[in-house]
Amino acid sequence: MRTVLTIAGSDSCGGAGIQADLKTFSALGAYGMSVITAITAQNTMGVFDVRELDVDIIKKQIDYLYEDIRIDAVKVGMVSSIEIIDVIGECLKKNNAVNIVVDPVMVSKSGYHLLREEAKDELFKVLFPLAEVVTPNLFEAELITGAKIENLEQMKEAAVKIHNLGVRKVIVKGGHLTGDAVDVLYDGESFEYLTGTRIETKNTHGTGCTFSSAIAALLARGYTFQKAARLAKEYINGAIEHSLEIGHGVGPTNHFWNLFKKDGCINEPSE
Ligand SMILES: Nc1ncnc2c1ncn2[C@@H]1O[C@H](COP(=O)(O)OP(=O)(O)O)[C@@H](O)[C@H]1O
Ligand SMILES: Cc1ncc(COP(=O)(O)OP(=O)(O)O)c(N)n1
Repeated sequence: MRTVLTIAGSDSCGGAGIQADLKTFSALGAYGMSVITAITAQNTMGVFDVRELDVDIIKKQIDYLYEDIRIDAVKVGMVSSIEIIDVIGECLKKNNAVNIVVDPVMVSKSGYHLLREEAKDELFKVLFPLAEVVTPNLFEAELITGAKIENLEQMKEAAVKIHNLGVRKVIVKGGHLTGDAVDVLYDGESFEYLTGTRIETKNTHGTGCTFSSAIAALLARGYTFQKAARLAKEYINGAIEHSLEIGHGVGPTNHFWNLFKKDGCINEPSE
């Protein structure tokens, strides 16, 4: 069985963060493990409070997993502070972690800051160079590059700038543009558009977490990067199309709408 680790924050309503990641791993036939960085008090209407975990327990969670288990891919989500970023960086390097997907979670859809302002540069400096891919949404790509993004051309320019920070591959997600939901993938040589029809729904809680953890699960299962990205895009599309009307706000993506069987392999656990 291929294994995937998520290092991220807990979302009490289960739509984003660690909970979304673990559901995605299961639905894609990989064995999921988690290292919790912070606990959020959150529901479909917003994030209301956060407690960061202390770095010592974060370090122990990571190190004891690597001491015992082969880990085929890692997804990194909410990392909150400079100290947490540094300890994650140290542990991933020390343990020779592979297939690292960094989702640079900064602000929730409801506007709550999940990354401290002063920790932004540390995230770029410490975790970006370790990543196989970084997956910013439009707002995050704007914060990273300092440039406004309003169309595909500007998404491509942002992808190049982010690649130039020392990132191997970049996917700038277009979920927050109007029109079709097109993401721009750049690997340092060429661009690829990951295309999806925009689904008219308010229930998009956890889309970014679901997408990045799908890429990690598929990398763990041995897909090439390009194939993993394309299949992850199909997966998130289905998960949004069948998203759930739970709660009074922005409902979550649905991982079990129809066990995803693309290529006849997904959801059949790998050897
Ligand atoms: N309404 C939608 N219809 C189809 N795809 C969407 C929609 N909203 C987001 N996506 C896709 O979901 C993935 C996550 O993107 P996005 O929502 O922008 O991330 P985040 O949750 O980090 O803001 C991307 O592949 C994006 O294109
Ligand atoms: C604990 C936690 N981590 C990440 C997020 C952000 O999730 P994301 O999928 O990027 O988008 P929204 O859920 O904010 O729509 C979160 N909310 N909580």
